[in-house]
Amino acid sequence: MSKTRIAFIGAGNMAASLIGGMRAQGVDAELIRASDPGAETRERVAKEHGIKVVADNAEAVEGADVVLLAVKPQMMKSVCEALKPALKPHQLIVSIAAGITCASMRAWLGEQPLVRCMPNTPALLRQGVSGLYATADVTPDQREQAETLLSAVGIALWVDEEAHIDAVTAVSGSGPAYFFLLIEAMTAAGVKLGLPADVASKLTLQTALGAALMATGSDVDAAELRRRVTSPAGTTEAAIKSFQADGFEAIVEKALGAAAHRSAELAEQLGK
Ligand SMILES: NC(=O)C1=CN([C@@H]2O[C@H](COP(=O)(O)OP(=O)(O)OC[C@H]3O[C@@H](n4cnc5c(N)ncnc54)[C@H](O)[C@@H]3O)[C@@H](O)[C@H]2O)C=CC1
Ligand SMILES: O=C(O)[C@@H]1CCC=N1
Repeated sequence: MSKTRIAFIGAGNMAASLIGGMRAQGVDAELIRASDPGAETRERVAKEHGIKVVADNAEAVEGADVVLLAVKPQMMKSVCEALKPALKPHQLIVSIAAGITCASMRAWLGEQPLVRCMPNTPALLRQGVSGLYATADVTPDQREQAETLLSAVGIALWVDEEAHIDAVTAVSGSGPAYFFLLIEAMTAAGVKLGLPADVASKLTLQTALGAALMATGSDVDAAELRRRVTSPAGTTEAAIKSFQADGFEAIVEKALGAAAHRSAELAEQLGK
């Protein structure tokens, strides 16, 4: 990885967080290049990370070992088709675009080795998690390059089937929003119980942080941690019983199913 040359196509939020993560890990600025049509974006990312950012995508990929596509899914077809003549067969393409399948990218780019990823927005704080899928022609070295790249902003996990990227999208890609929804709802409920809004908000946020740190740092699972909070006939038990009587697990299962279904549906629509 230390000598891998990487070109980012699109230098927006996700690309900038990946570039920042790589630079923080000591990757040489000379090894990273990016392209973006926005003059302000080019200037900002170049200044912040000390890398070269150009306007021309073909110029960015020249001499790169890995080309990371970080444009919006709706832009992928036109960007890929325009990039195709500039690519060399050995260049690994890594896509973070939601809902764009390897088959679609193959149709637009030709027979390049591909890694399709689904990161999430905590990548901005280097606390992300990504699911990665590789096509069969990706070499072990290229798998390592992709994994190292995504690991710069969090944890990277491989899946063996491309369809599992829809499940990854449902769990972790969209997942931060579910926790934000719970934070919103708990804060609102605290206010209904009489707390000032800022107090309800701080209590909720610190509880979310504390629970996440306990769950990630513990050698017992979430069910056991929950049991330890839940005194028999106590307050937590009253709340958990209420959640479960209203079908909490079924609500979560149905919501994640809707996200996975939408991910597959988007792939169908955007792949045309
Ligand atoms: N936001 C999220 O939660 C997640 C986003 N993603 C994916 O990451 C990708 C990037 O998303 P963001 O960084 O949030 O978007 P963004 O809008 O911040 O960045 C996209 C960048 O692409 C540039 N661009 C537009 N046309 C271009 C072209 N023809 N050539 C080169 N660059 C071009 C834009 O100027 C912009 O700076 C998307 O495909 C999205 O699906 C993946 C996982 C999670
Ligand atoms: O909501 C979406 O479609 C994208 C994919 C994962 C997070 N945001």
